[in-house]
Amino acid sequence: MSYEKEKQVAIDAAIAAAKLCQQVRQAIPAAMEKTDKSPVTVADYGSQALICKAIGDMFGDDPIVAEEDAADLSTSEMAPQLAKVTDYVKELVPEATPEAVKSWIDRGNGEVAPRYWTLDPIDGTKGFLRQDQYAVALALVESGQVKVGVLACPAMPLENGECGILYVAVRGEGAFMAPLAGGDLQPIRVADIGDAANLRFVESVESGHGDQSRQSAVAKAVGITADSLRMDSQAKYGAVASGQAVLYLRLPSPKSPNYREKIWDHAAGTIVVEEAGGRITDMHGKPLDFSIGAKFANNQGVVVSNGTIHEKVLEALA
Ligand SMILES: Nc1ncnc2c1ncn2[C@@H]1O[C@H](COP(=O)(O)O)[C@@H](O)[C@H]1OP(=O)(O)O
Ligand SMILES: [Mg+2]
Ligand SMILES: [Mg+2]
Ligand SMILES: [Mg+2]
Repeated sequence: MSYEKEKQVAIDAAIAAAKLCQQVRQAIPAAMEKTDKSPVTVADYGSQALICKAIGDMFGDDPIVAEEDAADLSTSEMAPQLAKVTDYVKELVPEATPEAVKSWIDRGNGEVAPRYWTLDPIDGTKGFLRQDQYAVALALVESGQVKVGVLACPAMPLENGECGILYVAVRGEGAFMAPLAGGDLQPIRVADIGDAANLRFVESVESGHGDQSRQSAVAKAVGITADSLRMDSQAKYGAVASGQAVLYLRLPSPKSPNYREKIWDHAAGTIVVEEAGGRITDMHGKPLDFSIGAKFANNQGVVVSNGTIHEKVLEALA
C-alpha cells in the first residue's frame, strides 16, 4: 500500500511544529517540571497540539500515542502557560483557543492499536533547553511495523553550514533527507564499514540515559577507536542513516536499570535507519516490539547500526 497522503500530512505537520519550536527557542524557554521530574516547555505542548490537530483532521479514526498530556496544563496556576502555548499555536492555526489547544493535545492520549501514530513533540527536551540537538518525531505504525517516519531536526547542521534537516522514510521506498527550510528530498544511505572516517558511534549527551562506559567498551570491541559523538534526541538516528556514524548504542543505565524505552523515542528514527540500509534490535538481538504499548516491555536497550557490523556488536554484548 502507498502512504503518500500520510507521508505528506506528517511532513507538513512536523515542519510546522519545528517552526513553533524554533520560535520558542529564540525566546530562551523556561522549563516546567512534570510529575516524573523530567522537563517540559511550552514548545513541547505547542508542537503536540499542532501535530495532533493535523493528524486528527485528516485521519480522524487513527489513535495517536504521544508523550504529553493536557491534564498537566489544566490547573489554574498553569493558565499563563496554556495562554503562551495558545499564542504560539495561533501563529500557525489562527482559530486556536486555550480549550481547542487542550483538546488537540489530548488527541495524543490514544492507545496502541492495529494502526496508530506515535509522536514525540520534542524529543531531547534537555537538548532543546541547552541549545543543542532535538527532534520532532512522528511515525505511523501498522500491524506492529513502522510504515512512515518523519524526523524534523532544526539544529542539525547541513554541509553548507546552515541548520535544520528533515529525515523522511516510507517502508519499502527508501530514506531521504532535505533542508528543513525547504528543498528536494535526497536519498540517504548508511556508511560502509570501509569508510574509516565514519567509523564513529553516537550516544546520548545525558549520561543517565545510557551506560557510557559499556557503550565505549562495545564500540572498541568492534573496532571503533574514535571518541563517541554525543548528541541529544533521535537526531542520532539521522546521523547513522546519513552515514555520519556507523553505530548508535543505548544500553540501560546502571542508574535506572529498570527503565523501559518508549515507542515515540524510537519509531520514526528506526524506519529512517532501516530504509537507509541499517539495522535495529534491542541489546539481545530482538526486534523492537511496537505492538504492545507505549513502552517496550519486552525489549532492553537499543542497538542501531549500519547493518554490516550488527552481528559483531551483538556478539560483543553477549
Ligand atoms: N533512564 C533513562 N534511560 C534512557 N532514556 C531515558 C531515561 N530517562 C529518560 N529517558 C528518555 O531519553 C530521551 C532523550 O534521549 P537522549 O538522551 O537520546 O536525548 C527522552 O525522551 C527521555 O524521556 P523523557 O522525555 O520521558 O524524560
Ligand atoms: Mg523523547
Ligand atoms: Mg519529548
Ligand atoms: Mg520528555
